[in-house]
Parts: sequence; structure tokens; C-alpha cells
Amino acid sequence: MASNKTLLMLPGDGIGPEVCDEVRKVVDWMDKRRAVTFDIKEDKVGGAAYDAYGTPLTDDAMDKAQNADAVLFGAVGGPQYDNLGWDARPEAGLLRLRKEMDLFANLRPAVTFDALLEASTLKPEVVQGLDIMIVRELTAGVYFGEPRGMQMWEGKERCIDTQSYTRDEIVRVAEVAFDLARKRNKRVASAEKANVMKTGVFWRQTVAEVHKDGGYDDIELSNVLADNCAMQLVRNPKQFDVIVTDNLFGDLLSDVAAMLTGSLGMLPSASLGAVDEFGRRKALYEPVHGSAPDIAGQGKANPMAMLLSFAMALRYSFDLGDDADLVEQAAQAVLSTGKRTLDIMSAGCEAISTSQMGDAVIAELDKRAA
Ligand SMILES: NC(=O)c1ccc[n+]([C@@H]2O[C@H](COP(=O)([O-])OP(=O)(O)OC[C@H]3O[C@@H](n4cnc5c(N)ncnc54)[C@H](O)[C@@H]3O)[C@@H](O)[C@H]2O)c1
Ligand SMILES: CC(C)[C@H](C(=O)O)[C@@H](O)C(=O)O
Ligand SMILES: [Mg+2]
Repeated sequence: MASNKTLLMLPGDGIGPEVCDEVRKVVDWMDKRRAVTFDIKEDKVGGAAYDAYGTPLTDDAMDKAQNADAVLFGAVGGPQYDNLGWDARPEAGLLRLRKEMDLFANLRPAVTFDALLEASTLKPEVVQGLDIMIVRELTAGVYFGEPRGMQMWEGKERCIDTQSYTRDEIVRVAEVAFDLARKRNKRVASAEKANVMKTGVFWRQTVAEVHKDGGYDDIELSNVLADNCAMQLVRNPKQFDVIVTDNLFGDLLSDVAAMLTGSLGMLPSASLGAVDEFGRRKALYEPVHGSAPDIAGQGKANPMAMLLSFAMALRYSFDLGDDADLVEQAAQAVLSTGKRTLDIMSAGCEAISTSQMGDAVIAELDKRAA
């Protein structure tokens, strides 16, 4: 029977294909055990697409992404591509997907599993029970602002990147953050640099207006300078519920948050567009980590961030919240049995490979569905 659940897989480079292989196991399991069939398409992105086609994302792949119900993205990049021209870089493929699909809201949840308390570099009491959501603006700011690049200025070479935000770009991501907070602990911290950046002042004012005029008086809003936010995340992360922030600060703060959970290999993400008139939204799901060239091809990658990103796809794109819960519970159960990839290894635990971790998740899913 034809499925209306189209899933585009873009494994990419480095450990991207390795962690995507583990998601394929769960997709197959869903088909067999839950009668949920996905119409899977696959294409190349990043360095893999550059090697095959001379571009990090073909128009054909872009079209497939625009028409999929969800895109599952592995990772892109690698040292062999670092000196390519600007638009040929693997990262340019990812930025094009985000921009052209208008995926402005990037949800990066940092949740600490009890089994991994020892894997964090922080004291267990600081991270135990942590559940925060970073909402990163993803299609504007310094990543896309113009002008950018080299120019001559007063007879000297200089290079410019431009931080730029329109009111609408701030309003829509602030609304996502407030709406999410309403279903959580009703607190939003907005992080910017209003002390030194004009865009920071505008961001702060606009978020306050959305809070006041958007009917969000049940949500507590606080402002935090982004540098202080980074420090507070390490000092006392549980003070936060939802953090909303711009593209660049969101990139940095989510890597910090990743280490609270034990490893960058644990942090999933969902990049969402606006809800259209039919109630659908474009979406791309990807781990927060990159292509990890240092461990690629060795079976060492932790597939959890990718698997948990797929769980987010089940929840946000396919209205399969129960199945999302199941995948998350299975992931947690595997870690509770002491199985570990090297990034989250602790004394007394069993070291396993990427693919063994995927198999262990399937075994737990089987137990739960039995
Ligand atoms: N979304 C993406 O595709 C994405 C994100 C970040 C970086 N990158 C790209 O990846 C390349 C490498 O960047 P980087 O080294 O700064 O960041 P990275 O996230 O690839 O790796 C940072 C460190 O974390 C480890 N790590 C990351 N994911 C892991 C996992 N799943 N399991 C175990 N360990 C893991 C790596 O081994 C490495 O030591 C660069 O080309 C960068 O542009 C891509
Ligand atoms: C690969 C790169 C373009 C990307 C970013 O900077 O947004 C990555 O670091 C991320 O966190 O998704
Ligand atoms: Mg990043």
C-alpha cells in the first residue's frame, strides 16, 4: 500500500552514514512491528554530493527535501573539503536546505538520562534530571546577513559578516519558544548581547513585545546575556526551561548543553518551518554533532543523537508521539544496561560499536512491543 509518510534520508559525510544506518533499522522495525510504513528516498549531501556531482546539494535533492514530510540529515564536512570555494563547501548544502525550506525554528533539547550521569564532566547533582530546550533561530542572523566577504577599506583588506534580524524573524521564533514553554515549565530565557549589539537590543525588545502582546502572560520571561548564559549552563543548568536565542549563539550554547548530557553524540534536533494552511510544516531532523572525522569509519560513533532525532520526527512530523516515546524509552533502557559507545564510556560499562548500539535499541523495542 502506498504510504503518505515520505522520508528523505541525507546521510552526508563522516559518521553521518554510520548513524543513519542505525535509524534505518528503526524505520524497518516500525514497518514490521508497528505497521508504520515510510516511503524512503535517499540522496547525497555535503562532501559526498560534491564528490559525485560537484555541488554540496543538487537541485533535485533540494526538490526532494521540499516535498518530503521529513528530512533526516546525518552530518556534513571533513578536512578534505575545507579549502573548497565558499558555495562548494559541504556546510553550504546544509545552509541551503535550512534557508530554502525556511526552517527557522531549531529545537535542541538537552535531556540528561540517569544512566549517563557519570558520563557528564559535571557533578551528577548539577545535571541529574536536566530537561531544557534550546530554541535556536536558524535562517537569519550572521549566518546569512549581507554584506559579507572581503573588501578594501581605507586601503586595507578587511572581511565582513553581518548580523541582521527583521522583526518578523524574531517574532516567529519567539512564538515557537513561548508555545513550547506553555507545554513545559512555562519559563523562557531569551539570550542575546543587548549590552553591545544593536541587534541584541532589538531582539530583547521584540521578544518582550511578543510576550506582552501575544497573550503569553502565563509564561515567565527573563533576559540573559549570551556569555552569562553559557556560564549559567555550566554552573546551574536546571534553572532553565526554554532558552530562545539567535543563530550563532544557539549554535554555541547547544554544544555547551550537549556536554551536560554526557556527549555531543546524545543531542538531537528538529528544524521546523511554519505551519501551513493544511496544518503541515516542513521539517529536517539532524543530530547536533558534525561528521566527526576523527572517528569516522571506525564504528565508534554514538548513534543516539540520530536515533533521538528520528524520535523527534515521529513526534513533530508524523503525529506518532507514542512511537517517539517508545524509541526514547528504548534508548534510555539500553544505556541503563551499561552498554556504551566510547564517547559515553564509564568504568564497569560494556564498550560496544555504533551498529551494536543500534541492534541493542532494536532488541529493547522488541521487548516493549512484545
Ligand atoms: N550538522 C552538521 O552537519 C555539522 C555540525 C557540526 C559540525 N559539522 C562539520 O563537521 C566537521 C567536524 O567538525 P567538529 O570536529 O568541529 O565537530 P564534530 O561534532 O564533528 O566533532 C566534535 C567532537 O565530538 C565527537 N563526536 C561528535 N559526534 C559524535 C558521536 N555521534 N559519537 C561520538 N563522538 C562524537 C567527535 O569525535 C569530535 O571529537 C566540520 O567539517 C564541521 O563543519 C557539521
Ligand atoms: C555545520 C554547521 C553549518 C552547523 C551550524 O553552524 O549551524 C553546525 O555546527 C550545527 O550546529 O548544526
Ligand atoms: Mg554546531
